[in-house]
Amino acid sequence: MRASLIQLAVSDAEPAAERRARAAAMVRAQDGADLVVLPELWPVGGFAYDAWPTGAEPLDGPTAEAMSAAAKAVGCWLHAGSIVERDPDGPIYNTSLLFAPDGELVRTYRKIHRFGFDSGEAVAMGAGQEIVTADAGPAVLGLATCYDLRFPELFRALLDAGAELLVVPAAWPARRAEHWNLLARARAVEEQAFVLACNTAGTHGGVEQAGRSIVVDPWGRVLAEAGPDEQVLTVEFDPAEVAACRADFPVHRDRLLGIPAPVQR
Ligand SMILES: O=C(O)CCC(=O)C(=O)O
Repeated sequence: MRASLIQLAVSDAEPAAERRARAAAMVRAQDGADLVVLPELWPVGGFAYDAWPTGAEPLDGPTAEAMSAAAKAVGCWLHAGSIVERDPDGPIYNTSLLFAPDGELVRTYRKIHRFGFDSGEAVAMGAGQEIVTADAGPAVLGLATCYDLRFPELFRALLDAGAELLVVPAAWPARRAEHWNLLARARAVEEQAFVLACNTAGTHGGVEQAGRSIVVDPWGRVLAEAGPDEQVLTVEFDPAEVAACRADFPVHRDRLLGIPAPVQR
């Protein structure tokens, strides 16, 4: 399986329509890829809060339209990162879009853990409520977004739902780049799954992005890692290694599903 992670540079200076056209061209250039991944909130900027109200779009808006056509042109699965989703009946959401090779939008995932504590996404957006997986041919994908990476219980739920490739688009700041790398490897080891974590490059909303997109195998080995700037990270791997790793080192068999209550002292 060949995957390309498009570590797009996202700046406030570039209009969303131009970035959309640029991203679509980059996806279309990934001839031969089985899976292409874009980062979180790349049309507007994950920290460009002021751009969210005007940049919000429906699930059949301009980003979905451009990404559907690009997936179909390449004939690949496309995790198109996330958009600010405008739900006519509710709040805005940080919503990831997954397209099948025929261009059909087959899954959406609304980010469950909103980042910002008492500001930004945590107050401006609604929280997703659903665990999302997708059978994408050679592997089952599990969807998570950026800050979700800090919550192992979500990844354990994705494991229980059958996930083998954990796909994590992000807008992760440079300031916490070490956490990004460590957590991506930790989630791969814990779930004995591939982790494909695609970050943004550049600076938007005054926040410098880490880049350093990363692909980790089920043994925790880093298969590929990007630098801080815009680049496409391409990697080939065999999804069957997930089952092989789980059979060879069957840690999940020893899970204590009824964790004992803490002892009162
Ligand atoms: O958890 C972090 O350090 C960064 C999270 C983040 O930037 C996000 O979820 O948008």
